[in-house]
Formats: sequence, C-alpha cells, structure tokens
Amino acid sequence: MKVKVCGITRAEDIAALAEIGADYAGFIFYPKSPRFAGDKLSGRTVRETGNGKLEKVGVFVQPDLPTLQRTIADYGLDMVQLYGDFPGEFILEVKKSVKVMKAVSIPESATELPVAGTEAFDFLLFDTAGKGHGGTGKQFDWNLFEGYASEQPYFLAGGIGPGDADALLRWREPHLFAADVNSKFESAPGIKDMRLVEAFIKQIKK
Ligand SMILES: O=C(O)c1ccccc1NCC(=O)[C@H](O)[C@H](O)COP(=O)(O)O
Repeated sequence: MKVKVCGITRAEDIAALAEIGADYAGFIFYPKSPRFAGDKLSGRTVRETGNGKLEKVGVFVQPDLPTLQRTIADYGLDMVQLYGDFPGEFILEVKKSVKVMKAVSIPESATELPVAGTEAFDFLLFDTAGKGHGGTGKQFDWNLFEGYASEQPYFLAGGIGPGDADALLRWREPHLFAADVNSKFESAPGIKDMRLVEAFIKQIKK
C-alpha cells in the first residue's frame, strides 16, 4: 500500500519523506487552510527537493483552470487533488499534464459512498466532510466500503492515526491504493512529526 503525507509546508519535511519511503507528499493550495503551502514553499523548492523519489500532489478547493495550470507548472506537481465540482472538459484539460484525483467528502450521516459520475478521474480520495474541506482529523464510517461500487482505485483519508496501520493492513477491499495521513502526525498544523510518520510507513510497508 502506498502512503501519502499531506499538508507539507517545510523543505526539510519533503527531503525527509523521500528518505523514509513515503510515496506522495501533499501540498495544500487552499489559502484558508492552516497548512497553506503557497506562502511557505516556493515552486523551486518543491520542484528541486525530494531526489525524484516522491510524487508531489497539489490540493485545491474549486480552483480556476489558469491558476491550477500555473501552480502545476510552477511547483512541478505530478497529481492534483480536487475538492469541488468540475465539468468533464476541465478534467480532460488537466489530465493532459497530471493525474487527477477527486476528493469525495463523506458526511457523518452518509449511508453509501457517492461514486456515481466520478469515472473521468484517475483516483478517488475519500475524506471526512468538514467545514475546512480537509484535515479534519476525524474518521468516517469505514464500513461504507463494504460493496464498494466503483472500479477506481482510491486513497483513504480522514483522521488516520499512528495506531491505524494494523487496521489498514487487514483492509479487504481490493481497490484501496494508498493511505493519506495528515493532522494525526503533526505537532502543529503543517509541522509533521517525522518519527511518527517513519514508524507508520515502516509498519505499512513491512
Ligand atoms: O489539511 C487541510 O488543511 C486541508 C484543507 C483543505 C482541503 C484539504 C485539506 N487536506 C487534504 C488532505 O489530503 C488530508 O490529508 C485529508 O484531508 C486528511 O486529513 P486528516 O483528517 O487530518 O488526516
């Protein structure tokens, strides 16, 4: 299983993630997030850090196409994670340069996973719904994956913590592609505790 560590705001954390075997580093380009990377990391720093060992994912909330394309080029992104609603032409245009992942926000009251109409995306990312879109630190009901009704691989996000590695290793649904971790591995928003991240990656990949 792959591991994505989201909400990176420091160059040293990008370098550390590459060394400890993370697969994806996530950078939040949503100015209202306490993990907003746009004013903390330059495009050049993100492009040139990580030894080519990491895929870099930009996280956006309802971006416009020119801003998205400019950020992809400036930061050398490999994939974008999109929150919001997007017409088919928008997705096709973005897919010309990077992989596109749709964030699907799951409210507490959900009785099923809303996967209809998401076929154009390369990946889905299931995350817990909340006021700030992501980084809630809360898990949604994982039982909703029983009878998963899509062929698309997915990232699982939302409140995954250091103690959840065993549950993920026991996960039986075959489309689970990656675990996405964030706030449960921080000492403060945007500041990752790399000892916790390293221990988690070792467990997941043992
Ligand atoms: O983390 C944020 O602040 C954030 C804000 C707006 C949109 C997305 C955001 N995070 C995206 C992620 O991929 C997180 O890893 C995911 O939401 C899980 O976070 P957590 O529940 O803290 O593990």
